[in-house]
Amino acid sequence: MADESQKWVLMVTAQTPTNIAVIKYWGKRDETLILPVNDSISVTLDPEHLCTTTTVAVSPSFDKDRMWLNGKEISLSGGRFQSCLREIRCRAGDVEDEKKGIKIAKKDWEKLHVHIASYNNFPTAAGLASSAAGLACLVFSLAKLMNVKEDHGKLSAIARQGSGSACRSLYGGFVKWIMGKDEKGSDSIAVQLADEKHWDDLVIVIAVVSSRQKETSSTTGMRETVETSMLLQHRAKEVVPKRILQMEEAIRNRDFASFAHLTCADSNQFHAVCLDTCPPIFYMNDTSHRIISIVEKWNRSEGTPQVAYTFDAGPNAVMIARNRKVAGVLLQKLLFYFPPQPDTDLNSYVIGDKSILKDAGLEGMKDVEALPPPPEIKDNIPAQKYKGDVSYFICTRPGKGPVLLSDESQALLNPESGLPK
Ligand SMILES: Nc1ncnc2c1ncn2[C@@H]1O[C@H](COP(=O)(O)OP(=O)(O)OP(=O)(O)O)[C@@H](O)[C@H]1O
Ligand SMILES: C[C@@](O)(CCOP(=O)(O)OP(=O)(O)O)CC(=O)O
Repeated sequence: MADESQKWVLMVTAQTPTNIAVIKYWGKRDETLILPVNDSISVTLDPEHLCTTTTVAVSPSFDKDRMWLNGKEISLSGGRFQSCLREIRCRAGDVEDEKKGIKIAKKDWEKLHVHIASYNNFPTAAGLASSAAGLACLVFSLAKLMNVKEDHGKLSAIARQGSGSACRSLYGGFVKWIMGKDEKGSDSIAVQLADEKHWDDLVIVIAVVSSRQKETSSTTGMRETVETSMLLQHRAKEVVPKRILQMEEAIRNRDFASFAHLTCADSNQFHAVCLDTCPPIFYMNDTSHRIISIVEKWNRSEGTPQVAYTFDAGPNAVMIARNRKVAGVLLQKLLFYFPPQPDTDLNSYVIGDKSILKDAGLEGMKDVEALPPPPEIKDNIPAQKYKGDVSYFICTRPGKGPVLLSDESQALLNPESGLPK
């Protein structure tokens, strides 16, 4: 290792996506190792719209491990951060940066400290899977910095110990987290079912219903469910194994009808299991329920599903449309029922891939105000509007897995001091 007096800093920056489960993970059989009671399947969301960027740095001048999340220093003393750091450190390899004249031997990593800075380009702890993108990015970037030679499957098993759903963010496209059988969790890993190009017609619209921090965290919620819900046992043993096979087939065949049926049914069963918990857990609110009704009514009127919906541990709706045209119609319906507060401009109310708005003829608030009521409302009662009940919408699509950012200007830490920029 370089002499202590040398003040070099070596850094790596990576970007990692979030993911949305279409067959949900809910319930652990081992709390520390984070081993689930069932397999789960997710779609990785395009990092262009939702992602975590993390810079990790090492220097002999750092006297302890430190982390900054969205610009604020946070403690790394939690068991989950410690598990990830320990598992990555013990697999570290020799590192050489010829240009900077830095040489780190495998054995030196035990004594060296790291600085970590991470930024989520979307709300943290608001039910948009920040922990999934965040912990996957932490593990991925540390593995690159420390020249860990493990494949993505092994890295997923480490990210899993940071947050269960994080293991699925190590891949793009469609991902399965295999629950595994091993008591130590070596076979509880994520695998890619298909990459993001396999089914690139799909468009994802997220209704951010509330970006306030939620009352019951996923970790606490699922612990209480495991302790008290009989329905969870039935779900894990009888329902999910069959659904996993059906979902894999639906993805393989790009069979949207089956994909949508399974996605909606599994989201609804997850929330039923939450209600079956003692005391019951409510993650969805009235707005979430309204969105379900809008999509269900529309799907029924078309005779075949156009849009799938799914809700994680919060009220935000994630809707998956079969193609761009359908996504445009979906946005028209959503904007009809949930127009923004006065003085909100459409550009900040619908973010992400705005080209869908344009294709649907929605260029400004005038177009939103002129939207007719959806035709599936058959009764004579005028359709009610719920102005302001949705904070904003995000339009996105299935996306790629983690990538390294080689451009130093994208780093979150200063290359000389190793402190946040
Ligand atoms: N970029 C990040 N890097 C490291 N850790 C992160 C990052 N973002 C979030 N986290 C961790 O995840 C926690 C938030 O997780 P939590 O499960 O409460 O919310 P969420 O992941 O946004 O929602 P959900 O899991 O229900 O979709 C944060 O308090 C922090 O510990
Ligand atoms: C509802 C979910 O989003 C639950 C995610 O739970 P977390 O992965 O956040 O929980 P921990 O493993 O305790 O960190 C469903 C899913 O993503 O599969």
